[in-house]
Amino acid sequence: MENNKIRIVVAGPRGKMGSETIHMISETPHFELAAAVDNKNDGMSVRDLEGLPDIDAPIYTDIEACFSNIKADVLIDLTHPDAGKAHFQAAVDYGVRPVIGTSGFTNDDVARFEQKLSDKNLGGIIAPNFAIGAVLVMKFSQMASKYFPDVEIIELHHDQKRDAPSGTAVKTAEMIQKVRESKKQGHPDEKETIKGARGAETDGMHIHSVRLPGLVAHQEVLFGGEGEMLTLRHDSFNRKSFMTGVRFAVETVMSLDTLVYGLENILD
Ligand SMILES: NC(=O)C1=CN([C@@H]2O[C@H](COP(=O)(O)OP(=O)(O)OC[C@H]3O[C@@H](n4cnc5c(N)ncnc54)[C@H](OP(=O)(O)O)[C@@H]3O)[C@@H](O)[C@H]2O)C=CC1
Ligand SMILES: O=C(O)C1=N[C@H](C(=O)O)C[C@H](O)C1
Repeated sequence: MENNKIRIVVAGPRGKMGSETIHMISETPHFELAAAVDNKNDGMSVRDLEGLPDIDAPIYTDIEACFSNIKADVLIDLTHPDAGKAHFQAAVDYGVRPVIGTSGFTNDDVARFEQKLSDKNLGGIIAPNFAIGAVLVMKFSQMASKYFPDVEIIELHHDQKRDAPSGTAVKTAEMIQKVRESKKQGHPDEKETIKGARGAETDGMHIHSVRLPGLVAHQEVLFGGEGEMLTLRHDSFNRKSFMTGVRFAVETVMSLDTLVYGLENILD
């Protein structure tokens, strides 16, 4: 940390989340954009990219070259899972704390990330969702599932999303699974006449993924009981909704020495 500013590298600067994050960094006095990692535009400056603030930070296509030349405290990755994995590894190699918002990792990936950080005593955060309301819905869902073990998750996103189900839906199901007895839901003899009609299934819970233009990021968790239904819903109407959580993750990762998977583990 130079001048008490947290020096940040953003991977995915042209993306919907990456560009919003760079705006957030430019508006946060104790943050500084050290560089960006893009899959094109090597040698250009962030200020040359359309729609980004006037910050003279270099762009690298090779993350190793970035970390060899630039002093950084934190990497924020908002790309795709394959790139995210490579970026995570490079960050750990160079002692840079990763804050990963990218979704689409498997449980094995997360376990490997955890091991790598622990080997280096380095802090890192993987946040399936940075929106505080979405994190609360996950926590409330975990609470509700003790009383309503029959759950279906519906996640709705913009049609440019590549992974399904969403990282948030997967994490929601995992949190519910921790407190609820395994349960195969629906009729034991139910049969799909069109494949996929009942959505994805994890531990007996069903997850349905909707993709439509106009949407941003939304999730409903439906709990059914005798004669009643409880619905928990969260809507992100824009990408600013994630920025409080991104800022909080960057601040918090500076004092961690292990992996935190999910902001619910560090929010008061
Ligand atoms: N945790 C959270 O709260 C949130 C997480 N997300 C997740 O964040 C990720 C990004 O989402 P979003 O911004 O909507 O997606 P976008 O597709 O808008 O942005 C991804 C960007 O990453 C770039 N990219 C791809 N490969 C590389 C690479 N190797 N190095 C550098 N940049 C690369 C893409 O470039 P190109 O277009 O040329 O391929 C693109 O500009 C997704 O995994 C999404 O699920 C999204 C919202 C919130
Ligand atoms: O791709 C997105 O947009 C989002 N991805 C994350 C996910 O997969 O859960 C977080 C949020 O839902 C937006």
